[in-house]
Amino acid sequence: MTRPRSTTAPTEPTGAGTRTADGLDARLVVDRGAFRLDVALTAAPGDVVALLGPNGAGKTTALRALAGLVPLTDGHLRLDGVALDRTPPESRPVGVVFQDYLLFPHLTALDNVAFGPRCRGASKADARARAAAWLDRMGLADHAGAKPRRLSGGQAQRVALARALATHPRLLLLDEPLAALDARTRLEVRGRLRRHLAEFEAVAVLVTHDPLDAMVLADRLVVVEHGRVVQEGTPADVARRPRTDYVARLVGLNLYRGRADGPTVRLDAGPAVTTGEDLTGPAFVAFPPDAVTLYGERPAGSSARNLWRCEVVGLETHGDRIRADLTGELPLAADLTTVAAAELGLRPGAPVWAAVKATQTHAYPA
Ligand SMILES: Nc1ncnc2c1ncn2[C@@H]1O[C@H](COP(=O)(O)OP(=O)(O)OP(=O)(O)O)[C@@H](O)[C@H]1O
Repeated sequence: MTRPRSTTAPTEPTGAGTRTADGLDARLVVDRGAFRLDVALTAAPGDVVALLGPNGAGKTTALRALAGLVPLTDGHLRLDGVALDRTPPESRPVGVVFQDYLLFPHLTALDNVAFGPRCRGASKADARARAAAWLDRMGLADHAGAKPRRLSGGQAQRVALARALATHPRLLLLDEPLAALDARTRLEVRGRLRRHLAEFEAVAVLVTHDPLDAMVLADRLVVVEHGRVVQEGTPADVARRPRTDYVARLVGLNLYRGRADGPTVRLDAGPAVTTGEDLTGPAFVAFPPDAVTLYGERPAGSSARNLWRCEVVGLETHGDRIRADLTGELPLAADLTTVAAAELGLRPGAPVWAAVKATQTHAYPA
């Protein structure tokens, strides 16, 4: 992204309806039966925030609460300093791109896009002129007269995005924006969407369970699990320093929690791990699966301190690598080549020794 973005959260507003700061300032509390969402979200204009989390974490509920489609049980929702809680959804300066786009099948691409401005009071001619300009900007001028069934998935997505942007929203919401596309289209659409989001001057919030979409599209990740924010930060921060098992799996790291005393981290459940760092107190230790070396027998004369006796639980192919899932002294994932896996005779139940160099681990305060 070429444009610098603000990392400052909006300042605390002084009262409902008082204009105090630009951007989004929300605490979304929503009860849905036994499930409670309680998520705080702030973003400055120009920020693209991805809500990331496993199935049932509450991402869609959060997005629907931002759109005004589900009421808040508690909390607040302010956009550019104005309380939205009591503004009806159709009057909010909010644009939504739904997962399956929800284009009107009987309207042309142009009229689908014109629908947004029309609903906000623009004249028919003005709405259509604005829609034509947006379609042009999206590279869809040639498809203005096409009905949605004649559009490809990627084109339909751009029409939906144009429809949302044509109302000049101050908050753009995207629900799983790439989920409806096949893998090849996804790549192209992801790149395009990234460019459009980079040009967008207000706040954009997208929901996804795909870490790649989140990392490519967003400036900041907000990871939600069980209705709560468990971690947030830039994609690089989150990837480097995961704080939950879900995030660690997402970014492909082994993650443990323990207490550090210099380079040694004594794990809460398991052995000690020697790291290259010097910390004191509660700490996380992480290392990638390809930092693990497996041996069929205890390596003779090995001085490696991070050496654990394990057993293979499962094997999975990842491209030209094999991911071994191990249990034992330290449960971990290890990546090795197919050749190495064959030479070691890896199969579920096989005993192995797993070694990791201290310099390949990463420790950070918990
Ligand atoms: N209409 C509803 N009534 C009651 N509970 C609901 C309703 N919709 C969702 N829930 C519950 O709210 C919780 C959060 O669901 P939500 O769809 O927000 O999660 P999500 O993170 O978007 O998941 P997914 O990635 O599977 O879409 C779930 O436990 C779900 O069962």
